[in-house]
Amino acid sequence: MKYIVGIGGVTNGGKTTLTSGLLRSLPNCCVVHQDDFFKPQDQIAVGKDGFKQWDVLESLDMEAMLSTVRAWLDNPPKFARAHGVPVQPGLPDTHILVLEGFLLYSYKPLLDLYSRRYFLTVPYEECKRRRSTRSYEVPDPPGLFDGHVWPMYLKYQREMEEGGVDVVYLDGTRPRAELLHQVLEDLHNSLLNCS
Ligand SMILES: Nc1ncnc2c1ncn2[C@@H]1O[C@H](COP(=O)(O)OP(=O)(O)O)[C@@H](O)[C@H]1O
Ligand SMILES: NC(=O)c1ccc[n+]([C@@H]2O[C@H](COP(=O)(O)O)[C@@H](O)[C@H]2O)c1
Repeated sequence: MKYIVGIGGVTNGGKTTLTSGLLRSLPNCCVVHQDDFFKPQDQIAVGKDGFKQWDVLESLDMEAMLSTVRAWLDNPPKFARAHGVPVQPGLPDTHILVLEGFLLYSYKPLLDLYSRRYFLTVPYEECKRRRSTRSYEVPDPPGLFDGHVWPMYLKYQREMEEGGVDVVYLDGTRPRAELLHQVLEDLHNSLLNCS
């Protein structure tokens, strides 16, 4: 069986942290990070607000991300070996791909491929605090969080909800180990025991 699991949600919600735990815990588990598909800086539009528009779907090469997912779907063991993931001989028929990113559920061609979609949230103040300690390849200019990042998060989340996308919400302020336990338990109940 092949399972694609989405770890989506707000910037600095703890997606990468949770994904690392899943990779350590699940058999034959590969990952694709949406952040790896940002377009080059000179292709990022500048908005009327003066900010580079990083937090919109158009800033990502989603066709390339979809191609990567298709390569996994075509041959998970080959994909795993190419990415240094050992294929466990006892579980040859279970393969899991974790997609991790802040705009996972806004790209229609991927939407139906998920077996389970998780969505991490943290309140505005905590998100802003975490973001202020983070250094991206392109550092945030002053005002980006309030002027662009948070408004775009709210917009895409609203669209996701209005579109009826089925997600399991996770409280990103809970301790890391508890979040990992919650997701592993949910995956076992919803997918891995029911195949
Ligand atoms: N459950 C948690 N509780 C508190 N802080 C967390 C938790 N998960 C992650 N963090 C911290 O929040 C920041 C962003 O985490 P990260 O996993 O990189 O988020 P994302 O991938 O969603 O941007 C990091 O400093 C990380 O250590
Ligand atoms: N990786 C990059 O090249 C890059 C550049 C500028 C901004 N970002 C930021 O990355 C964020 C998404 O990643 P996280 O969900 O890991 O925070 C976006 O909010 C975006 O503003 C990333």
